[in-house]
Amino acid sequence: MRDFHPDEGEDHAQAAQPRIRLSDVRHVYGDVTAVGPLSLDVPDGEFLVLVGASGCGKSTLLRLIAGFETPTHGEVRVAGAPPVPGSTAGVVFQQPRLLPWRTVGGNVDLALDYAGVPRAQRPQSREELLTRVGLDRLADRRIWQISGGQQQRVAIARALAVPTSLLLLDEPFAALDALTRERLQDDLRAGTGTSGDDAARTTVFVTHSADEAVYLGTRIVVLGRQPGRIVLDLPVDLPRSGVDADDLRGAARFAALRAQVGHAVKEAAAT
Ligand SMILES: Nc1ncnc2c1ncn2[C@@H]1O[C@H](COP(=O)(O)OP(=O)(O)OP(=O)(O)O)[C@@H](O)[C@H]1O
Repeated sequence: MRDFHPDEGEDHAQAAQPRIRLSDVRHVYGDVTAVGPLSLDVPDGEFLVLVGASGCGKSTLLRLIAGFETPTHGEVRVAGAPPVPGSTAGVVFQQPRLLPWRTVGGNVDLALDYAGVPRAQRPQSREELLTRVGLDRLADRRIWQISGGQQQRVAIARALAVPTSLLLLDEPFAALDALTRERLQDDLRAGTGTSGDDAARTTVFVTHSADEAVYLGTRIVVLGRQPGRIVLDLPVDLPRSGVDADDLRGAARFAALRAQVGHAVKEAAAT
């Protein structure tokens, strides 16, 4: 079995203006400081994975980047501007937030409508999105007639409908069985951080799993215990294309990175 070494990794050059800039951000709920103070730049095209123990502020950070929350202190900028909820980023939550009485296609249509895609263009956009997540044959099914994994794919299609190159995913695969999770991870990895239309897509992905973080990320940030602060900022020097998934997961370098992330999470949780 071949292994992978740091010098085989892609060169993720820093763009002049980062897609996301967090400057001295702190967020407080009542008397709970959930995040920060924390500063972080995320360049275009990066697949950033946020890892950390429960309650360390990962979801809050994602909500700040999406514009669903305004920081108590400091500044959040996406492409140089304050984030606008609903249009700055496509967002996928832990539980898919779909309309169960609508069809799969109808749920995607709603996102396209919200994203301002003209009515005449929607059928084609809907088909393209559903084909991307492998659900084109289920467009007419109601949400309650499809599996949890398929529902999560609809949520991803909806997020991809937002005409932005920023995708925020909050533990999207946590509730899925291992097989479905691996399939969706493969889809996501293949569609980001590589080449073609998605080359510039920036992704922020929240997970508890060190394994998932190493498999998906081009960079991993481990957050310490509340209030969330960065305890490890790790570039992932694994190849993004042309490699068999099993070979990648079985590589010594993969295991070393996974151990490093797992150790940082445990240590942060214990202090
Ligand atoms: N709306 C809220 N009101 C008050 N406190 C909140 C609110 N949302 C989150 N918190 C608190 O802020 C802290 C960070 O929460 P957050 O959900 O961001 O953490 P997390 O790392 O995403 O957790 P998990 O991994 O369990 O999903 C926690 O102490 C949480 O209880």
